[in-house]
Amino acid sequence: MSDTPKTLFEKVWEQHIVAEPAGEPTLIYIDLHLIHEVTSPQAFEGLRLAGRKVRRPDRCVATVDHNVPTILADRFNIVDQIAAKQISTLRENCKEFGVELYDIGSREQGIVHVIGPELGITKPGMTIVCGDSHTSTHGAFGALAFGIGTSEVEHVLATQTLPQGKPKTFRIAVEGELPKGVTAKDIVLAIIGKIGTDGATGHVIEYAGSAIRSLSMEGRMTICNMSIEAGARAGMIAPDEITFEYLKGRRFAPKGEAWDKAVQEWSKLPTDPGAKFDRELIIDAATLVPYVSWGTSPGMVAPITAVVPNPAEAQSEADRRSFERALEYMDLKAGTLLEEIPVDRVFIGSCTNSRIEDLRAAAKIARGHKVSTHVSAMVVPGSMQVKEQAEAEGLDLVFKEAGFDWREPGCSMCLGMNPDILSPGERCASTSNRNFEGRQGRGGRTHLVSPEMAAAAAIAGHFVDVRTWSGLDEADEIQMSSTEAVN
Ligand SMILES: CC(C)[C@H](C(=O)O)[C@@H](O)C(=O)O
Ligand code: SF4
Repeated sequence: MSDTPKTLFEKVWEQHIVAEPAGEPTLIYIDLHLIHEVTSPQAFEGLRLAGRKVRRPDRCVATVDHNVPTILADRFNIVDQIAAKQISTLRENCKEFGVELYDIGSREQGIVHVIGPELGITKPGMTIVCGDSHTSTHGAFGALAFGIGTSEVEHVLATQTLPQGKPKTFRIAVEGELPKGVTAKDIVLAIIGKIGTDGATGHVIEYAGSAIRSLSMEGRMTICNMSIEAGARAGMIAPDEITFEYLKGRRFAPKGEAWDKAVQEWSKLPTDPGAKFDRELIIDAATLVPYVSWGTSPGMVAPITAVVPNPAEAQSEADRRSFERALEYMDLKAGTLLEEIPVDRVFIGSCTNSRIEDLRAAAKIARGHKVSTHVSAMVVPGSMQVKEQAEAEGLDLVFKEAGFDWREPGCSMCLGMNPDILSPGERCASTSNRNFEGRQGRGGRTHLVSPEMAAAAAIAGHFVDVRTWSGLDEADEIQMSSTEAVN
């Protein structure tokens, strides 16, 4: 054993090397392969044509998320022919190749990046892949998790291995206490705003520092989820007591003696003191605020207290042009206060922010209020389990009473692959991770925010600063004075 201090990434990487052929990418072993309906049909077809089997069906888990309608009645009668075909193809493939599928109607169905962790399938130290860029979410557990393309999906299905160039390492430490009203989503939007959408290209980010340590697993997943939006190959956070506490007792987590042994192994994963990273960045948590994206890439963000930026002040000519184009698409004028931008739609959901804690945070804001008359708002739990839990806590009623739609789990309005889409020109406050042109429907305009900020925007009818928003107090006052009047 060598004494060289190692990073979390290096430890997981080294434990999974199968072969290191000279001059070629390293062949690594894959512990867990997550599968959904969009990126798997051709991969299974490739296997079929080659007469091959799935090498380790017990290391694959499939679900349907991207294409599923979120209105109950529509889920069993999917009108869109491409969606219906992708879902039925996944069913046939899972049956033929012996892969577990959490289908529509099952208690485990949900967004693939929500169900892996909540079922205890995702574990520290694992290598995890999925034909989906937001696989980085699972890195919150100290796993090396990244998205792959469809031909790679086929390779992993056939061999349970993957050739991979070794990425570089990038430590981002967020130190200090997070101010009130500032969430994990704001941390990651701030990071992407700072380093840009290609700021971490070729790197695996390790998020560290006291502000990260203090986050729940839900918050950590939100951050790792968006690593890809900074160009990173993956994002990781060292496992600790919070990780173990989250996993303990989950369906596929080890039990009894196996649990103790696993925790012992997982406890060896955190980066050793003195380990070297290729790059490092330190962020002072006290400087963070709630953010809103104003443009058409997740790097185009600004503090809620700011105005829409002026392209003339961009750093480069290329930036100026992309800012101008973004403002045109978003129908925004430089100098407009972000708080004055009205919204038509609000979407609380997606693999970034559809977990129980996200819904609790949004419900706290929504409780006792009404969605603005000109806004249509929806809450889409990330999984059946999140939905059940939220309903057990009465959150569904809070949302429904406030005028939000309460839906069935799926990717929903995160991307335009199912019936939940924006109409051209509609403006949406969204807790998802991408605000590209047309992402939520052709001509739709997306502003990325935290669940708290989204819920507050739904009620106010425009963006507001949740830290100072008087909505809650005012409403309480109104209620009091009307009670007095009755008496
Ligand atoms: C459809 C899928 C391939 C895609 C991805 O890889 O991320 C989707 O999940 C997304 O968020 O854009
Ligand atoms: S919720 Fe959105 S980002 Fe996540 S997997 Fe689905 S489409 Fe991709």
